[in-house]
Amino acid sequence: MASAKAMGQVEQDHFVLKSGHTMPAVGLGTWRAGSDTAHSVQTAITEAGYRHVDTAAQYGIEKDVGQGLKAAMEAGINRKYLFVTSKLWCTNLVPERVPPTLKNTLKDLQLDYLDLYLIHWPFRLKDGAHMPPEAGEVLEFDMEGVWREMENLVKDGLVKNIGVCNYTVTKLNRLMQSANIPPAMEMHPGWKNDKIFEACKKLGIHVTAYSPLGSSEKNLAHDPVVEKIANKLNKSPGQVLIKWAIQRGTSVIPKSSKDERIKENIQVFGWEIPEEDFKALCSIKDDKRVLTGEELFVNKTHGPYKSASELWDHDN
Ligand SMILES: NC(=O)C1=CN([C@@H]2O[C@H](COP(=O)(O)OP(=O)(O)OC[C@H]3O[C@@H](n4cnc5c(N)ncnc54)[C@H](OP(=O)(O)O)[C@@H]3O)[C@@H](O)[C@H]2O)C=CC1
Ligand SMILES: O=C[C@H](O)[C@@H](O)[C@@H](O)[C@H](O)C(=O)O
Repeated sequence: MASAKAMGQVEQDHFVLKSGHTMPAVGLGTWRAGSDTAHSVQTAITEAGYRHVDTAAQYGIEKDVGQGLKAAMEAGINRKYLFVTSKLWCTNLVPERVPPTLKNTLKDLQLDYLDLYLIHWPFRLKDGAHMPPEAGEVLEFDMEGVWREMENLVKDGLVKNIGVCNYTVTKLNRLMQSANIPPAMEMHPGWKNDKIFEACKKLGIHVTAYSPLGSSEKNLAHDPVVEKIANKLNKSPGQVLIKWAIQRGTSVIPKSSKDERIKENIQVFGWEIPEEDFKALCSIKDDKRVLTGEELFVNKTHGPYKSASELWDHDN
């Protein structure tokens, strides 16, 4: 009998979700992963030991992610050791669209279930809307109706866990009236989201930190505080940022299209960031990542906003 490690398990932290399922601490992000996506997914799993992959229908690469997953499983990695997340895009935040949209995602990913399915942003958009949307492209969002359909996906065995991204405390409290949820939330030293993080901790909700390196627009790996701590610990700045997220109690989904970075980014176990350095990272100035530039972001009920992140903040 091959060892657990040989059969696909790797030594890394796991977080326990409210459902009792476990989520590997580090996942491979795939937003803007481009033409290398299938290779990156396969390499991450078969050569670097990743068992968690984060993607979304809106990234336009679920078929590529599916090819990478298929190749990894053909190489002997058992599906039960993989944790795959995808997301329901804003144009499909309509109850009757949830089942067919998820089925399309499963077809493109070549999977018969997802480990986690997330509402990508808490606002519904017209078909073909821009991001950030223009005036009149934001529609009413039947949050409870969509959530009921998401819960039916769990009952039908198509999804093991459901959650939300980019929710504010106000929206989270509204949704908590009718469900238990594990949200993914932007979390990096450059935008710590302390308010929503504390709210999730109180509610026992697991948080996944996305854009842990500050995303490509504001890559924190070059921040002087991060670089100083990395030099002191003899680790890369990327590893320090990823470790910070894990030590804070979140899972984390760094993206890279470079094999050596994919391998580097999961080498974050077996060491700790000392408390004084952890605190120094927590003190890095919050500087929100503005989504797709400062175009006017108009929401017909509250707008205008300068960006999606400002709408996100509106009713925090
Ligand atoms: N739920 C949501 O709304 C959101 C979810 N996400 C998810 O989170 C994932 C990660 O966030 P993302 O915004 O992609 O950005 P990250 O914070 O993961 O940063 C990715 C950028 O950092 C570079 N990079 C990767 N590794 C290193 C390293 N070790 N040192 C220095 N630079 C590095 C990458 O370049 P290169 O590729 O050249 O290595 C890329 O430019 C996404 O891919 C997506 O899956 C992201 C945003 C929103
Ligand atoms: O998941 C990543 C992000 O949420 C991304 O999907 C949105 O931010 C949108 O595509 C955008 O470009 O602003």
